[in-house]
Amino acid sequence: MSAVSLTNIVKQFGTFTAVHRMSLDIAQGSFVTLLGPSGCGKTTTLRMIAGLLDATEGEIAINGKRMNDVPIHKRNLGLVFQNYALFPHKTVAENIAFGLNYRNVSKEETQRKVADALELVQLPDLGARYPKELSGGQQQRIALARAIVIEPDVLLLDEPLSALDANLREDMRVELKRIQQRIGVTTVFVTHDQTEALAMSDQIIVMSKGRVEQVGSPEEVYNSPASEFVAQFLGASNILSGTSLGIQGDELGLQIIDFPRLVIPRSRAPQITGVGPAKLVIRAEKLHLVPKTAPADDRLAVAATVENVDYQGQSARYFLRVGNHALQAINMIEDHPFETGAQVSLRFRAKDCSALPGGTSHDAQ
Ligand SMILES: Nc1ncnc2c1ncn2[C@@H]1O[C@H](COP(=O)(O)OP(=O)(O)OP(=O)(O)O)[C@@H](O)[C@H]1O
Repeated sequence: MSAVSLTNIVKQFGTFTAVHRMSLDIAQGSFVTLLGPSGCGKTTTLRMIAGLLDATEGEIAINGKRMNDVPIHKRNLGLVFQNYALFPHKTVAENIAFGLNYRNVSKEETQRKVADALELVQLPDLGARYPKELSGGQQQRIALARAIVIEPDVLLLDEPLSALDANLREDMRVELKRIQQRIGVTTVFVTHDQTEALAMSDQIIVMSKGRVEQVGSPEEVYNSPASEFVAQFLGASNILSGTSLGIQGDELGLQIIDFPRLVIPRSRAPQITGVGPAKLVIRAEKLHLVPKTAPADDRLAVAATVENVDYQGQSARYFLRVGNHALQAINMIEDHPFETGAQVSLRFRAKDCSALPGGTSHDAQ
């Protein structure tokens, strides 16, 4: 049975549709991320699961039970939002105990559970402090302790790390994942940060304009994007128009003008069924620049001109031209970066390419 199941969920605000017929099954114990740009409907979806917003249409079930008409406090959920919202006049221990006080838990049991929760978030000695005496990261850990102490069926997290500075955010990412794995709670996490989503999730639900674009593991959405939107949103991708030459066994032939003929794994182009217009997708970090005179190796090669270079510390983003195609490559700078105007050989592997059915050209000309 799914921990959370959404069936044909629609959310309208007046005439505006924020979520369009969304269906989704979230497995027990998994860490699932709703990922997408601002305004795509992530928070609205999470708030419908929480019971903070009513769905206009469709069904929401938790552990197989219909929840549409069940109020938030009867859904047994743990919630953590961006702004920790701890009660300022209660101590840390009282904050964590808050949800237990409504559940007929004895005083001794409450004390024990609060101590366990503080241990779990690695702040065992802070029970007597007040929220204002804690750092942002500590406050967010306490908010997490408060959410999990009630042993929720589902933990709902809305951008819980985004108010933290970059270093702390990375530490908290690891910490949050550790805690989730330790207690095995089904978790739905909302973020617009693709790195966060890729690092933490078992499954990523990529959303755009109130619709699901793709559901898959981090590896699937990153390596085999189901749409141009997903390819672009999850890191810089080159998308080149060309032609599918058809499928043979486990392989798909692709012809892109000015490129050698490509044969890519069929699994990287699940939506292509035969001969016709197609688009090649390859990530900027999978294109490697070598000097024009470098000997051939086991990679594919195409001649390119460097049109511009954007230095980014240890790496550089190269703006390249191959015939009519404008491409981007992100490479580590070893000794000598390539300069604007350089003629280079671009090396890449067919296994790093994926393909989408294609109509119009999206090359940045
Ligand atoms: N109460 C509301 N009334 C009207 N429109 C709303 C309301 N809440 C959200 N919306 C609209 O619904 C759309 C989805 O909003 P939502 O907050 O779910 O986006 P999001 O993906 O979580 O974005 P963000 O990352 O910026 O929080 C947006 O266009 C937003 O303006």
